[in-house]
Amino acid sequence: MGKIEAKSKEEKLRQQKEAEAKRRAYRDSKKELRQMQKEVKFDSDDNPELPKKRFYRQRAHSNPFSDHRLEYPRSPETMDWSKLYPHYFDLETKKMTSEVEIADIGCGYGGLLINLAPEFPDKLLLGMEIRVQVTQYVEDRIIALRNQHKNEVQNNYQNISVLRGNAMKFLPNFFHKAQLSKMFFCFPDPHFKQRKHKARIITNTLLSEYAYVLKEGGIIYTITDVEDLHNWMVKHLEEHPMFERLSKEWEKQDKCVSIMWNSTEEGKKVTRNKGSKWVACFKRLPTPDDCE
Ligand SMILES: C[S@@+](CC[C@H](N)C(=O)[O-])C[C@H]1O[C@@H](n2cnc3c(N)ncnc32)[C@H](O)[C@@H]1O
Repeated sequence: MGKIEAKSKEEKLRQQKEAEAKRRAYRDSKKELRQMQKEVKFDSDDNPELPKKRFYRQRAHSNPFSDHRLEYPRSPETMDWSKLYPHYFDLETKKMTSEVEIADIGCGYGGLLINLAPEFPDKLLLGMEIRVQVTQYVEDRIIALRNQHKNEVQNNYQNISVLRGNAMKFLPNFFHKAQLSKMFFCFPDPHFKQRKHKARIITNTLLSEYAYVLKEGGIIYTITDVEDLHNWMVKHLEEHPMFERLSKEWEKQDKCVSIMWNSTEEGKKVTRNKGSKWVACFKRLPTPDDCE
C-alpha cells in the first residue's frame, strides 16, 4: 500500500471514530433523561426536543437467531408494564388499568405507532424492535412527544410504548393467549437468499404463535416493497388453518391500512423512490372446539 493510500485510510478511520464518539455522546446525554422520564407518571416541566435520528443509526440487519442477551419476563403475568405505560398504572390497586392490544412487530423508528396513537386513544400499543439504538430512538421520541402533549387529555402519547425484544423468540412471554387484536408486520427484513428464508418473520411455526396471542377476529397486517416476500407471506398465511385473507374491499375501508401505507419510515422511503408496495391482511379464525 502506498504512503498516500495508507494516510487516507488512517484519516478515514479517524473520521469514523470521531463521528461514532459524537453519536455516542449524544445518546449518553439522552440516556439519563430517558431513565428519569420513562417511568414518570406525572410529567416534568422539561420539554425535550424530538431526538435526531442520525445519532441512533445502526446496521440495517440484526440476526434474529443470535443471543442478544435480551430481557424478557418469565410469563405475561410477571411483566411489569407500569414502566412502559405509567399513566395506566393504578397506584391504589397496584394494577394496570389496561393491557396492550396492538403490536407493531419490528417497529423500526416508530412512525406507525405515532400515527396510530391518536386513532386508538383507549388502547395500548406496543412496538417491538430488536435493534438497541433504534429502540432507544423510539423511546426518546415517545418521551419528547409525551412532554410536548402533556396538557392534552387525549392524544398525549401515553398509550404507546416500545421495548427491545426478539419477536421470533419471546412473544408468548409478553402476551397471554388472545390478548392482541392487531399485529403489524411492516416492511419486514426480506432475507433474500434461500438459505436465509428461515429468518423471515412469517413462517408456519411463528404463525401458530401469532395465532395464539391474537384474539378470534384479530388482524395480521402485512406490507412490503419486495414482491417475493409478499408472495411468501401470503402463501404461509393462506396455508395456515387459523388465518383467512381479507378482501381488497375490506382493505380499502380499513383506516389502519392507509395509515400503514403512509406512515412508516421504510414506507416513506419506498414512496420517495417511487417503489411498489404490496399489502395483505388476514383475520384470525375461531379456534376449533377440539383444539381448545
Ligand atoms: C426494514 S425495517 C422496517 C421498520 C418499520 N416497520 C418500518 O416500516 O419503517 C425491519 C425492522 O424489523 C426489526 N426486526 C427484525 N427482526 C426482528 C425481530 N425478530 N424482532 C423484532 N424486531 C425485528 C429490524 O431491526 C428493523 O428495524
